[in-house]
Parts: sequence; structure tokens; C-alpha cells
Amino acid sequence: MTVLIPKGALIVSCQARADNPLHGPVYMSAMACAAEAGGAMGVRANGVADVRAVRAVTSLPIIGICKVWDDRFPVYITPSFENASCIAQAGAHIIGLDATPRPRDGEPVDRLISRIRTELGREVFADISTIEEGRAAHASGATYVATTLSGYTEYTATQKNTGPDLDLIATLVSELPLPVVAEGRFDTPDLVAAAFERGAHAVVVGTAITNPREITRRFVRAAQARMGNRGS
Ligand SMILES: CC(=O)N[C@H](C=O)[C@@H](O)[C@H](O)[C@H](O)COP(=O)(O)O
Repeated sequence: MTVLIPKGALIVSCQARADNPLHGPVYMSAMACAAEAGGAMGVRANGVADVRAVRAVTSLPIIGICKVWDDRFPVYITPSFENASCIAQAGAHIIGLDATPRPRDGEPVDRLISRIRTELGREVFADISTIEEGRAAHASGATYVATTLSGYTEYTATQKNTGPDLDLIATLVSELPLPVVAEGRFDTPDLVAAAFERGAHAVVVGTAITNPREITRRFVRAAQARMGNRGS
């Protein structure tokens, strides 16, 4: 299968949850246009409406995901084949999914990956949190593995406070023959460069580019810390 994401690509994740003022396809497709104009070579988008809207404004490869929250299951990124199928029909040529072995509302992840490849004819972008999960995703036929979930599974939670998981990128690159994508907490250009130095095929940046509310909070924290230092 052709690998759609070119080596060295910066991919921009254009996602906004329902509580975010930028929620919705109008804003997310505008974000995708801005990302493309800035040189991004791929977009990650969530949900049928956003994927369809992004597809309408760009021909860049789209990593489409379908987030479904269900209190009974920890897996929320494209848990089922039906979710994947809707996202494929909306225009995603690459389906992103949680490739951890945790319980999900759907079939086991190895079968899900296989069905997406054979029945939908789409590339599979496996979000993982450990080297073991990366190995399993490769064995199941994933096209890419990405460090998206490092820090976000129960057993990797401590990683969340220590920046992006550059060590996991290096380990995946050294062990696996498929493209390794760096994703999760890459919030400066220097960290993106560090991922490429460790052999990443591509890097996905979300919050630091497409979430003005979080970006504002960072600046406000810096301002408040400064004012605190002055003791005013
Ligand atoms: C853990 C999880 O659900 N990650 C999500 C995956 O789609 C997104 O919320 C992230 O924004 C994305 O991975 C990009 O990461 P960052 O926003 O840190 O650059």
C-alpha cells in the first residue's frame, strides 16, 4: 500500500471539542486551510462533519479519527469498524485509531486493523503508548505507528508531565520497519526537530497550533508568574 504521508512531514491536528469556542467544521476547515498555507503536509481531524469539511478544502492526506466516549470503555479513538467506515466515507484516506489492547466497544484491535485495510482499503495510523503496542500494531498490518497515547494510558500516565516521549520514538524507530510518527505534546519547533533527529517519519502538532484557548492560557500563566515574581 502507498504511504501517503511523506517523510519529513509536519501534520497539523485540527480538533476542537464541544466546549471549545472553535468547535465545528467551519473553524476546523479554516484551520486546515491555514495549516496547508503554512506548509503542513497532512491534517488530523475528528468526526464525520469535520473530516468532510476538511476534505472539501484541501487535497492533503487526512488522518481521520472518530472519538467516541463511553464510560464503560477506556478506548475512545475510533473504537469500532463502523466508526472507521464513516470516517473513510467522509473522505479520510488514513484511519487513526487507538491500537492499545484495552477494552473497546468493538472487535479486537488486530481484526479492526485488518478490516480497515482489506474492506475499506485505507491506511491505518495506530495510536500507541508503549513499544509492545507498537510491535503488535506492526504485526497486525498498521501502516504507521504514532506515540499519540504515551502519557494517556493508565500505565503510562507519568509520562504526561515530562513532555513528548522522545525515547519511545527512538525505540520504535530502532525496532520497527514501518514509519514512526511523533505525536503528543510537541509544543515547540525545537521539539519537532528533536523528533526528526530520532528518526521520526513525520510529526503531528495539535494544541500548540490549533487551540488558541490553550495557547492563551500558556501566555497568561507566564504573565501571572512574572507579576507574581514582582510581588505586586
Ligand atoms: C490523547 C489524545 O486524545 N490525543 C488526541 C488525539 O487525537 C488529541 O487530543 C491531541 O490534540 C493530538 O494527539 C495532538 O497532540 P497535541 O495536542 O499534544 O499536540
